[in-house]
Amino acid sequence: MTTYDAIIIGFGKAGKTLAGDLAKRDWSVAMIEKVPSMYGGICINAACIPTKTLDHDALNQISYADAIERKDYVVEKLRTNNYNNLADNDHVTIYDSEARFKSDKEVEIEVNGKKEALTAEHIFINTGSTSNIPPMEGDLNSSKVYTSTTLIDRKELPEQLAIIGGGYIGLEYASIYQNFGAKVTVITPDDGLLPDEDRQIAEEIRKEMKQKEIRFHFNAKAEKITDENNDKVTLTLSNDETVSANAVLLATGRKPNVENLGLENTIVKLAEDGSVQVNDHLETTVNHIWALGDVKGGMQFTYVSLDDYRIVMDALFGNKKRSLKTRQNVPYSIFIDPPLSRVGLTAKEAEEKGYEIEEGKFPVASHPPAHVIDDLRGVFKVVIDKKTDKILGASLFGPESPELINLVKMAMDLEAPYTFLRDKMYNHPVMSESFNTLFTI
Ligand SMILES: Cc1cc2nc3c(=O)[nH]c(=O)nc-3n(C[C@H](O)[C@H](O)[C@H](O)COP(=O)(O)OP(=O)(O)OC[C@H]3O[C@@H](n4cnc5c(N)ncnc54)[C@H](O)[C@@H]3O)c2cc1C
Ligand SMILES: NC(=O)c1ccc[n+]([C@@H]2O[C@H](COP(=O)([O-])OP(=O)(O)OC[C@H]3O[C@@H](n4cnc5c(N)ncnc54)[C@H](O)[C@@H]3O)[C@@H](O)[C@H]2O)c1
Repeated sequence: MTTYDAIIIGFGKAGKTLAGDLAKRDWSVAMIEKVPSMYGGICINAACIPTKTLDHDALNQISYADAIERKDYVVEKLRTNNYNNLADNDHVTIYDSEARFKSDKEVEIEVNGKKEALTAEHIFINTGSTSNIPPMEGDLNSSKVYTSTTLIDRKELPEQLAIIGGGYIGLEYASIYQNFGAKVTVITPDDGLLPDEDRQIAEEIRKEMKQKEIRFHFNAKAEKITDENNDKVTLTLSNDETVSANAVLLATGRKPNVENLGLENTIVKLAEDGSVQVNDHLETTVNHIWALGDVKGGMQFTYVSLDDYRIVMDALFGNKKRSLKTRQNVPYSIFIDPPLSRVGLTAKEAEEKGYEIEEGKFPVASHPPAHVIDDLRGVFKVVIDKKTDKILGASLFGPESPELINLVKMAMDLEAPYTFLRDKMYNHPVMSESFNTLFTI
């Protein structure tokens, strides 16, 4: 049995950052990654970075084939950098293997066909999440059926793409593939787009996507897939309609990666949704085993995984003041065209929580810098607590919103009144200047 100070299972955002920091403190670290093409985690290899690279190129009218080539180049470069960052560190040993708990103290791996046992004072689970495959009849295993990971490895643009699921992945891929020239149909069980978002903004998004000729089937689930044994598949929907396409993307959520991890050999408990149960400091039900990132449930974002690493570092070496409870406002963006970015509450959510609110609204088209960048689409909205003047939330649908939302997040974290953003001087001509007007309530 080989002993380390720390075993990290999964080379994701939290895991790799933690490995580097522990190594700086002279800890011996075993980093175990089951898929070498995932060194650095899914974000850089098959999620955030490749999809946003494709989004960028689709918007710039680069052909699909060239964009895929550039995406592969970017991914390869980042993966190599990520690998070398740890491989070049004398304190870190990288194992190419699936890891499996044999007990609370022992993790089994396979090296050159031989099983090896590792143990450590501290074990960190950072195994991420995997595509949720919905129960469907028929040819689910057809080569024309893809997940978000496999579709972006397809070299040819599908002429017609059917997307099952209207969440983040469904809408981002719809936007990207339609911009490349595919004919996209989205099937969603909801009666409109993005049920948790501001209704006016969700409707603007639907109109914008419809104008691009993205087709929607609302209130419908795909129930059966039939591979027509030519270049087509047919989806049969719960409302008996059918959709024909050359490729199908399953975009129906992601589930925590706990399969084959051997957790049944430990007393680590799972939560109801299948994620690893953790306390506010990310300790599992075994106090030397921790879980970080997607596998521990909750919001699935790279920056959440990174923030999980900060909580763990603080618990190990700091004053344990950081925790899931002290995590402040978490912004997010859906990289459709134009993007939607959000932090905090919508007006409806704020009212349901009992706040008396005021709203600021600002059509992007009324902002001169939007004319400079030649993109007048979208609307920005903010929600203010009438009693305290604090910002309760912002929904920004429009160009550059993924950067702008971080300014609102910071003001909210500082608990600043809305006038803080209203009365600041911004340079010109830029999109953040819109806050002078957006926050004039
Ligand atoms: C298509 C797509 C687009 C996305 N876009 C964005 C975005 O724009 N912005 C954003 O913030 N988030 C985005 N996300 C979410 C983001 O990618 C994830 O939240 C984040 O990468 C999760 O990181 P992690 O640290 O939990 O683990 P991961 O990066 O998933 O790493 C887990 C690693 O563990 C390995 N592993 C699993 N089981 C084992 C085992 N038993 N033994 C050894 N190794 C194992 C896996 O191979 C993997 O490499 C996107 C997700 C998808 C799918
Ligand atoms: N920009 C970003 O930060 C970004 C981008 C992509 C993914 N992500 C992360 O990845 C996670 C997973 O994304 P996702 O889009 O797969 O999940 P999601 O939970 O956002 O959406 C899943 C959608 O599938 C629908 N659905 C479920 N079963 C269905 C069925 N049988 N037929 C039709 N529709 C069905 C659901 O109603 C829902 O709309 C997100 O929660 C997000 O955290 C983030």
